Amino acid sequence: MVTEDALKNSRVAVVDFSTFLDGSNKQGVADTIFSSFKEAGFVYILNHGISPEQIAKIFAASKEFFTQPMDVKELARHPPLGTHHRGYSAPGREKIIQPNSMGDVEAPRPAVPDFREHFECGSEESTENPNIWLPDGALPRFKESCLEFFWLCYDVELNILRALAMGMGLEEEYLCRFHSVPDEGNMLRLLYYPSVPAEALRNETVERISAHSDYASITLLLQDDAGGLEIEDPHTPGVFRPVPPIPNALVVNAGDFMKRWSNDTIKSTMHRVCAPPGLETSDGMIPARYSIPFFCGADPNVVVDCIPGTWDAERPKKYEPISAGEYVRKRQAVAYVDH
Ligand SMILES: O=C(O)CCC(=O)C(=O)O
Ligand SMILES: [Fe+2]
Repeated sequence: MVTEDALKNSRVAVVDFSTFLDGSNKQGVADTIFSSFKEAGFVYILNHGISPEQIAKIFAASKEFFTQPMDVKELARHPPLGTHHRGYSAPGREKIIQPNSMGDVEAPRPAVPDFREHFECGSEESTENPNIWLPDGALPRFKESCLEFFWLCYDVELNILRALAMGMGLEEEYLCRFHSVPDEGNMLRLLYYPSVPAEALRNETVERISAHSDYASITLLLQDDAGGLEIEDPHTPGVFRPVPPIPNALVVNAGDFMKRWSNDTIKSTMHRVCAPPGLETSDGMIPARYSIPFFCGADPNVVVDCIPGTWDAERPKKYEPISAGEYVRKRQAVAYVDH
């Protein structure tokens, strides 16, 4: 349920993207996206170009996949190392690890497992991260649905990057030029959080996804109507506010690479999924949740320096040039727990 208060509290703007796409209010949309990224690191995008039918289709494919028996899903098992990030992961295999501002991991791995299953895939042309599918014959339409949705998301990504560039006072294609290799930079993730006892979430014996920031440029997220996504209040560290589901909307957030690239002008906000209040059923369970993030990374081998307009004599560059590949590989390598 979306309440006005929840939206106001999260300070996440809601943008009707159709007026960017039809050209009637391009600069207005661009300015709102950029200011929401500066303020909250998140923005809701309505009418982004992916139809409700296409959204229903990918959620149906995701449900069909996750309801398969474990031994079937394990036929597309994720490799032991996080650096080849494709295929199916059973509950507890991945634990999000939050590094410090320099990208280094200091804290020991937290003991609480994330109770979720996920499946990652990308372009069939990727050489660094080849896809891992179920064997031919098992769920024959699954691969096709994932790939079709991957490319729909890439189109939306480019349009949002155009708007963001305009909001930042850059030439419209500026950011797109650094996101021209979706074969390597992008990843589609299907996420399933099984129904879980509310008590287990409350006393933290399990988590759904612990607080983290994403690490690439931007993430486009579809969530079902279960709720539970929360983001950290930019003005009150440690306080998390709901980002409630809006039917068919994309929740778009900036990642750590974008924060760094924009010399900290754009926020990469901590977020998590926990037990949404009021959702506990009479048997003490929190219902299942499905969500679908699409992670958008910059071209891995291009070294980037702080974006023009985000630094000057008063706001010197805080970061050395870096390539997205180098940055993301470092983050992925530490996120995986092999069992
Ligand atoms: O399930 C969600 O809504 C959040 C997923 C997420 O934050 C992630 O996969 O990075
Ligand atoms: Fe995330």
